[in-house]
Amino acid sequence: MRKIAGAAVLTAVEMRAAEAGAFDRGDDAVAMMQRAGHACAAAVGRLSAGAEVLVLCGPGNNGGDGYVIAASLAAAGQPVRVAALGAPNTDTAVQARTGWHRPVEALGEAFPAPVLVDALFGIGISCPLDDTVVAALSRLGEAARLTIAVDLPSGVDSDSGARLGCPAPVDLTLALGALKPAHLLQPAAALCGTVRLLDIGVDASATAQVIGPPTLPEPGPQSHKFNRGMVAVVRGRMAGAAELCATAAMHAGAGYVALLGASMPGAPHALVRRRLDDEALADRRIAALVVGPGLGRDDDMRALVERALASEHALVIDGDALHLVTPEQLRTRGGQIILTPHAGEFEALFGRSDGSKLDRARAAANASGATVVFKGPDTVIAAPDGRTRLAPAANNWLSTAGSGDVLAGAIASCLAAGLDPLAAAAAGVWLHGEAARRCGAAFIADDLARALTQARAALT
Ligand SMILES: NC(=O)C1=CN([C@@H]2O[C@H](COP(=O)(O)OP(=O)(O)OC[C@H]3O[C@@H](n4cnc5c(N)ncnc54)[C@H](OP(=O)(O)O)[C@@H]3O)[C@@H](O)[C@H]2O)[C@@H](O)CC1
Ligand SMILES: [K+]
Repeated sequence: MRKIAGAAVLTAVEMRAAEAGAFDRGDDAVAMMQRAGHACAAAVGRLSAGAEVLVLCGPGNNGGDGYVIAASLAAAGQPVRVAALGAPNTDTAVQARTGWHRPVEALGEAFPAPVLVDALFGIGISCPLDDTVVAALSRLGEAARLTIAVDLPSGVDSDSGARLGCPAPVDLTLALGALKPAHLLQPAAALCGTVRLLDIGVDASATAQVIGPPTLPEPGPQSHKFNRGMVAVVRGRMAGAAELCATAAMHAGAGYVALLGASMPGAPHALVRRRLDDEALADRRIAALVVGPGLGRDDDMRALVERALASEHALVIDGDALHLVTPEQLRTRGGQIILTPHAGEFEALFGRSDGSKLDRARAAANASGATVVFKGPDTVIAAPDGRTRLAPAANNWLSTAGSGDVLAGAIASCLAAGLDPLAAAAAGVWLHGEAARRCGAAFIADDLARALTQARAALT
């Protein structure tokens, strides 16, 4: 059982292809299900500390895992019962059922136990849960003191994270072989509780990965303020947003940060205020230029965004500037561009769609040629070449004014340090999440920007 940082994230189709690859190399489905079930049983056995376990088994292979778990726990002397929703209907699950030699209760009549294992549905759920299943799951879940889902909480769509019916939240989800998008995308992610990954012998490489602690360049004897990475932030109509962004860039490790368009000195004193003119914009030392935080959306600001696009700098485009550009314009411009839209900004730039957040981020990166950080409680980062990173659950107190400005600054700092756009975006998201974790609760964006120093220090 391991933590999920850096783990591959596979869609249902990719997961089945990975399983098929293992079978082509001589593995077989029964052996794989035994490994999955025994790995789950070991975790359930440790966490239940001898308390009675009720395993709920569905008709497919998720249910097959459940029968293996129950048989394994029984063989270890643990009190365990099984309740099922119908008979198994795959060869592998039928085989697994033969290993369980005790009675099987009907799901609707099952008596609760202190530990509930949900092996009703995994990646194969194809339609919303029936109301009677929802009622049984919530009745048994509420009576248990520990609830554990096998692969996924039953009733979530593996690829999109959408609810299928009214699934119940669990305390722990044991992801089998690889993470699935639903472990990271809302609303499903919030139902998963803690997510841990179990190895089942599948080679789960993928273009999508969970963000983990980044590797960032450390200053050395040759370092000076400019080669550490210079960030410039364009100040717009609301000065505070650009100041927060610039402050965040400094605390995330940039060697030199300039606020373009500000003349009044003030704290932080390390922040350089410069006029916003052609000379300042053309400064070849700028390694990342941020435009958008607190910008405004009038014609003057549109012209300013066009001047930023006309520069040769690597760009982070955030906030209002996302309303003043088009995907075609970005694609034509080329160069390194990172976009950091929240849901509203994303829709303004790329339009509405019923697709999953993962698919929408990938399509947006493809359309714009930029790296897209589709931020929110389930941030997805997509590069134009298809590589994708998903953020693990972060501190919900991040839903505060200025949080996005801080994120743009953190990402710009990592971009200026020389990381490629995907790595810079992922590193910025990680630093932002780690700073929020360290802040605890009820923090404001100013605290968050300062806490980036401790988040950055945690990596050294
Ligand atoms: N290959 C392997 O050996 C390995 C597989 N592994 C495990 O297998 C899981 C995937 O198994 P799976 O593909 O059988 O799908 P699963 O999630 O059990 O559900 C499908 C069944 O549910 C039914 N059904 C669907 N929706 C329904 C609804 N709303 N209400 C009622 N019924 C509904 C559906 O019926 P159908 O749609 O076909 O009519 C079908 O019978 C995966 O998550 C992992 O746990 C791992 O152990 C690794 C090794
Ligand atoms: K399940």
